[in-house]
Amino acid sequence: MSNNSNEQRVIVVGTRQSALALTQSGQVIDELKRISEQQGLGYTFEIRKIITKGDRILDVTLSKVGGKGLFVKEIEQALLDGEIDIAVHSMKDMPFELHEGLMNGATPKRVNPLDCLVTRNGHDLDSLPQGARVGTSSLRRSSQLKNRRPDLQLESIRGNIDSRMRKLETEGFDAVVLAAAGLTRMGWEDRISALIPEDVCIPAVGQGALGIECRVNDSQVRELLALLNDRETDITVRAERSFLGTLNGGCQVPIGAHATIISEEADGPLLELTGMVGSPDGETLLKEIKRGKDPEELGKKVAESLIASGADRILAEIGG
Ligand SMILES: NCc1[nH]cc(CCC(=O)O)c1CC(=O)O
Repeated sequence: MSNNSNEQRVIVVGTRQSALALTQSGQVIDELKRISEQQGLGYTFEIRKIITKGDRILDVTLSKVGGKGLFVKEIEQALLDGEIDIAVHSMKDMPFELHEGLMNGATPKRVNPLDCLVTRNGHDLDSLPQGARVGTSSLRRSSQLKNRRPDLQLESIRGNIDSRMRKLETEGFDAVVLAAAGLTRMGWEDRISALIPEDVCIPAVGQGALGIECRVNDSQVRELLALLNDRETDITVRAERSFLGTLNGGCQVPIGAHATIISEEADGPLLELTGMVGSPDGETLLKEIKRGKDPEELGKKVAESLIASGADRILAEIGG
């Protein structure tokens, strides 16, 4: 698992085998190599692909086979077994509670958190034709898009980003909704027809950010990862995740949140958090914006305020 001498240590990075997961892991390895050289640590890195149960049953609705936990369980087991030392996750797919003995070792700098439209004819949300067919399987996205454009036909679409973009052509969608971050990381920004502004669609908790899981007792890796942590991303994502945790929201509920640092004060940064809970039909969108210093407390306060306005009833109806 770890060698006595830094010079010899090979750090093994486990990844799922989707194009996005491989790209993200490769980009994190490049950064870690740069840091390791800069600091004279002499680590080398190796990538190991792990095929999870979630990847093997892509044809079944995720909620029917046990949700996103499926993707994570086997990766966490490989970490616990010492088969891999690091696992790179999209923050929005990272479970709320990690396995005992594991931790998030770093939250690197977030890229664009917004959702975007990939369309066949270069439309934005307002210029899409009446009744256009839009592919997304996220209740958060469909709820907010229906609220803005009740005429749109929102249809379920699954698969990796590459296959969703292919379905734009092969299944006759007018548009598909994707996270801008995934396309940016893949180098496919030119496929983005339009970003969906935050006043229309609040992103998923942690969207655009990564989390890097490691073992609590692996101090070498923890020290290395700490150098990749971005304080602003870390603190804003913590507020968003506290919001989600207070609402007890899984991945299949229309919940969104986005926090930013609005000013640096003598006693630390001041955060602003927007939280959203919507009904699946898009008729009700509850939103709340609050400011605060403590990220966990702020997330909890925004969630409690939405619960007081009826978010708990919406979530109970969905049956989360
Ligand atoms: N749900 C799948 C998923 N998980 C992470 C990303 C990429 C965006 C990110 O890192 O936040 C995507 C694709 C998407 O939502 O379009």
